[in-house]
Amino acid sequence: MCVDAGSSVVNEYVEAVKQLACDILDLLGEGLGLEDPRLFSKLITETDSDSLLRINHYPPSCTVHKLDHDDQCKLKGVARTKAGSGGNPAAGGRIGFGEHSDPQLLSLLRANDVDGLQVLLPDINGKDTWIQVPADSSAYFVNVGDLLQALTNGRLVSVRHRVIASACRPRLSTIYFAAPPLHARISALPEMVTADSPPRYRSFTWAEYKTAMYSLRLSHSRLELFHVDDDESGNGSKGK
Ligand SMILES: O=C(O)CCC(=O)C(=O)O
Ligand SMILES: [Fe+2]
Repeated sequence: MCVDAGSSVVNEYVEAVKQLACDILDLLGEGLGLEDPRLFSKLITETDSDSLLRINHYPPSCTVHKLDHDDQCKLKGVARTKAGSGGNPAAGGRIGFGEHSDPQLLSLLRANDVDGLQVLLPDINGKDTWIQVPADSSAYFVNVGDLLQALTNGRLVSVRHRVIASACRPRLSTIYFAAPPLHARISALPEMVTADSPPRYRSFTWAEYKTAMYSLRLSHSRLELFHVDDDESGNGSKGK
């Protein structure tokens, strides 16, 4: 569901979370040693910024599978165990939101105290593994988006994540996706490009990225469409 800023409560929340996103982006800009540390936050404070607020509701598995209470709790036990050790949805969990990376600059997620969010990270052997993000209703989960990965030439990475809705209780989450205006041009910042680290992605506008994104499945690594091949000078267009 997308909220079109109808109520003043939503408006107030959006203003506050936008300010938080700006503060985080400014700290990142500073940490990366950008000439203009406020460059990222300026992108989302423009009047025509394409930021949005999304509210996700994941009904409990019992509602979907019509299980009685005992079955729900058995299912919860299985799902929790499996999620903690790699997460196999087929073993009792149910995909609530499929694997993807967030396309915008930065996402700020707040959820109730029901588990479900998982991130894909390499284990000590380098094998990609789904890791459960413990639910904490008093904390924000901050996610780098594809655009920040492109602007930083891969220094910051947009992590793949998904939601397994397997609990007895519903999960509710609110995510603020901080995005630039549609016409904003995204290309690696000069500070992020060196002889050892040439531009990884060709330049694109946020509008172009969104068009490419909607033509692909959610799980597609969309930034790869704009990846510059090793033998390209920087103007190539892989997969287009
Ligand atoms: O609902 C969640 O916990 C995460 C949802 C998500 O990843 C998204 O809306 O992009
Ligand atoms: Fe997401």
